[in-house]
Amino acid sequence: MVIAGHDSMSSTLPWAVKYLADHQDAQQRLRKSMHAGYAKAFSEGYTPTTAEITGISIPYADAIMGEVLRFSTVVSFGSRQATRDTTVLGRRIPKGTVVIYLKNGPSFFTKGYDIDESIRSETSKQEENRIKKDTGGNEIYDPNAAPMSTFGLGPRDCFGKKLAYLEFRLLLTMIVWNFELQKCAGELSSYEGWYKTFVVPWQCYVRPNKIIR
Ligand code: HEM
Repeated sequence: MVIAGHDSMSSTLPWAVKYLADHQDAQQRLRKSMHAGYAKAFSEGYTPTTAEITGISIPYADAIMGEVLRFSTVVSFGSRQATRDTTVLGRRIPKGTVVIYLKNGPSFFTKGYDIDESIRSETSKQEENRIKKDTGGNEIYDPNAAPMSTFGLGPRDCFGKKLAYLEFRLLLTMIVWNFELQKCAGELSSYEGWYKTFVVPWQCYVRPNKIIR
């Protein structure tokens, strides 16, 4: 439980910091949407409280968290053992077979492989787009609208998913609210992963600029 809860988020945050430093437009848009969402904290010049951060959802922050979790792939594969004879995409899977699947590449990062749609099961049919409109016409981010398996799937998926999102939301807000993350030099910005229990970036240098209010 400690490893699952600690290593996972401490491996995700370095990726978040890297992506934000390398995508200044996204970082600025995220900070702006936080300023608008936590308007009282912004106008009075303090860091939003835990109650304020957890009290509302900021769609762009949800999207950033979802996309960091999808792209960083801190858990790079999943596995399941067939409890009965079955068929997946037309392939026979005998009872007892261990099936391992990757959480990156086609379907997750790029368009899925072309397959005969008639052999696809109903539950595996998904849309391409995670951005949707709510009833008021506002854009919202639905991480599960398209393939996403960062927290696993089904009844044995991650027990701590909600806690992970809570930690991520708090830490991301505090970092982006208080620091501008500047791009690092190319030779310090590798996206090579270090495969430990979870995948962490081989290089994670930061150039933070404290935001003075
Ligand atoms: C970024 C954060 C996290 C990621 C990416 C992550 C990912 C995962 C994945 C991929 C699984 C396997 C699920 C499956 O096979 O379908 C899992 C299981 C699990 N996770 Fe997490 N996790 C995270 C945070 C946490 C936290 C914060 C806790 C607890 C405090 C936690 C506790 C667990 C437990 C207990 C299981 C086993 C569930 C079971 O076997 O029924 N995880 N997690």
